Amino acid sequence: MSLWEASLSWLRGLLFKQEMELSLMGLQNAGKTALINAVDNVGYSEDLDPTIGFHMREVTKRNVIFKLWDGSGQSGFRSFWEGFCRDNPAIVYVVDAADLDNLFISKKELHKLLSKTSLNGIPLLVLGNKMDEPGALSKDAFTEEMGLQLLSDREVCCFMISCKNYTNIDQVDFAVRTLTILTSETWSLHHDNILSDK
Ligand SMILES: Nc1nc2c(ncn2[C@@H]2O[C@H](COP(=O)(O)OP(=O)(O)OP(=O)(O)O)[C@@H](O)[C@H]2O)c(=O)[nH]1
Ligand SMILES: [Mg+2]
Repeated sequence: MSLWEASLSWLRGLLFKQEMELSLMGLQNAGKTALINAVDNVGYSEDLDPTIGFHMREVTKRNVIFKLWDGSGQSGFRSFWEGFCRDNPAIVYVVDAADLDNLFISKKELHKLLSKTSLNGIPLLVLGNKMDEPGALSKDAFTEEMGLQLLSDREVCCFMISCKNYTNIDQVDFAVRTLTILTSETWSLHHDNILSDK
């Protein structure tokens, strides 16, 4: 996208409500449902039921209506991840950064997902969750363990977050907006001007 197109898209973003569909992927227990709850300000819960299948949640943040697919991380559902990410402007991958036993599987599943040609070039946001836990990795160690430094074929952004303490949850919204400016032709405009929302 040229600089002119990027500026135009930024301006459009200021003036119009936009709709963005995103899918949250990652192993079971990573905190995907907890993240959607945090972004939606519904509060934190210790006992969330595992997600079975895929559920859509709509969350409006300023001028963007996010349609968030909350996917199951269980092994039987992982083959469906590609289909859910395919037409998204960004891939959001959530990892339990304190669960060192499952980090390798999470890395393997992420790299397997990214190897799909249908997902070529789609920007990636990796979120290391549960940084409130004493055993959680630092960002540097997490980046290394997840092999993120090996990814050179797309924009990659990584944050350490805690859905429990709401740490860096605002950064998620910001990162998604920044990453997707690069692919903003995939955004669909809603024709109600936000200036008239007041
Ligand atoms: N300590 C801590 N626990 C968290 C955090 N986020 C989520 N959890 C807990 O981790 C567990 C799993 O969270 P979920 O959001 O259900 O995980 P999920 O990724 O949606 O899992 P599936 O639906 O099975 O794929 C729950 O008990 C949450 O309370 C966090 O930031 N810190
Ligand atoms: Mg869930």
